[in-house]
Amino acid sequence: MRFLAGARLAARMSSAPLIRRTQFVRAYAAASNSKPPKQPTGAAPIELLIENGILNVGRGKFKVEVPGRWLRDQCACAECRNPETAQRQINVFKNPDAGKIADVKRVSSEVPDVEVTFRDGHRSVVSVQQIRNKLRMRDSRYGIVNIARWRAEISENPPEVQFDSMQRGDGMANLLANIRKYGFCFIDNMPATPEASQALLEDIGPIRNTHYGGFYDFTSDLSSKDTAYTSESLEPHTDTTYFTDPIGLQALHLLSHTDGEGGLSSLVDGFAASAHIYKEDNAAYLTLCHTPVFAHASGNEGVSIQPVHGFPVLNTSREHRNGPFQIRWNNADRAGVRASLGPDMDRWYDAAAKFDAFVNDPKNQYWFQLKPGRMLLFDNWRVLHGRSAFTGKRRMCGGYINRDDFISKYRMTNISKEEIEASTVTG
Ligand SMILES: C[N+](C)(C)CCCC[C@H](N)C(=O)O
Ligand SMILES: O=C(O)CCC(=O)C(=O)O
Repeated sequence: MRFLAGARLAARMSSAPLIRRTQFVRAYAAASNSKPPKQPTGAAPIELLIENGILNVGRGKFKVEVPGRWLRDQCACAECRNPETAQRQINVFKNPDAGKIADVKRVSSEVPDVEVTFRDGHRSVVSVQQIRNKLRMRDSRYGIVNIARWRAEISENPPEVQFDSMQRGDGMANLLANIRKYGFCFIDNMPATPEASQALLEDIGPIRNTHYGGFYDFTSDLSSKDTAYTSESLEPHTDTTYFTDPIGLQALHLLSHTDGEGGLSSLVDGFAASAHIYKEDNAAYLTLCHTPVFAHASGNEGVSIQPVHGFPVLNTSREHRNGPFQIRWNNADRAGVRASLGPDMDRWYDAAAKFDAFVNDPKNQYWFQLKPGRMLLFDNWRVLHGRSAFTGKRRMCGGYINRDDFISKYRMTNISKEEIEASTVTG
C-alpha cells in the first residue's frame, strides 16, 4: 500500500512544478503516512435520505449516494449469507439485478431505518448503524486498542497474568489484551513443562509449523542451523523476517538452565522505536517505511526461504493510523536492500542506523531472566527480542502462532459478538 501511495504520489508530483524535498516529504507523509487527518470530531449524525428512489447518506457537500452493490453485499439474511458458515451466497457481479436498487422506503416514521427493494425482488432493511459501522469497523476488525509504548522502565511493572486465571473466564482475555496493548505478557506460576506450555498455546490458536518444526523444545546444539540453537548472544530482532507472513506470536518458556550462567532475555518495543524516529527524523522514518528489504533463512540443508518481495523495516498502511502495523528487523537474516547504489543506499543505511541505535540502547531495552514456570508470550510483529550469551545447558520451549489466529482469539475474547459479526459484513 505504501509503495502504491508513493508511486501514485510521485506520478502526481512528476507533473507538478519542482518542489523542495521538505515539501515532498511533508506531502508524501500527509498522503501516505500513518497519521491521516482525524475524522472531524462531533461530526453531524448520520442520516439516510431517500430522494427519487435513491438512498443518500449525509447532507450538503457530505451527501453521497449509497451504491446498490455495496448495500446488497451487506445483507446478512439467510438467503444472502449462509447462516452456518457466515459466507456470502449471492454474487452481485454475476447477477447485476441483485445489486441494483428498484425502490427505497422508510420502515416506519419512528425509526431511521429504510427498506430497500432490489431489482431481483430481494428486500433488505438498512439501518443507520450499518452505515455508521462502515466508518468505524477498522478498530474491531483489526483488534486495534490504545497501544501503550514503553522503554526500559516497563521492567518496574511488566504485564503478567496468573496461570490459574487462564482456566477461568477472564484469564485468556486479559493475556491477549495485554499483548495487544504492550506487545508482550508473562504467564506466571504455570507448570514448567512442555506439555502445559503447548496446551496453553493451543488454547490461543494452532501452533504454526515451520522449517524448525511445530512446538519447539530446544537447546544450544545447532540441531537447526540458526544462532538461536547456539549459546551466543542475540541482538534484538524479530523472527522469520524471511517469511512473506512473519509469525505473529512467539512463546519462550525456559525449562531449565544448569551448570552455567547468562542467557538473560531482552525485549524492545518496535513501536516505540518507530515513534521515536518519526518524531526525530521524518525523512529517515519515510525511508524505513518505503525501502524494500529482503531476508533469508538458508542454514538448514535443502532450505533457502525468502519472502515474495522485499518488505520495509516499518510496514504501514492507511488503515492503521498510529504508526506501523508490523516491524521487521533482523540484522543477521537481512538479505538485501532494494535501493539503488549511491545516495539512496546510503540514505537507507543512515535511517537503519537510527533504528539500530534505538533498539540497542539500554534505555530502550527491558532485560530479565526467564524462569521455569513463567512463560513469555510476545507479538513478533511489534516487539524485538534478544538474549545474552550463556554457558552450561539451557533448555527452552515454546511455539509460533500466526498473526491472524492471534488477532482472531483476541477479538473473540475481548470484543462483543455483535461487533465481530458487524465487522464481517461491513467496513
Ligand atoms: C524456532 N526457534 C524459536 C527455536 C528458533 C527460531 C530461530 C528464528 C530465527 N533466528 C529468526 O529470526 O527467524
Ligand atoms: O534463546 C532465547 O532466549 C531466544 C532465542 C531466539 O531469539 C529465538 O528463539 O527466536
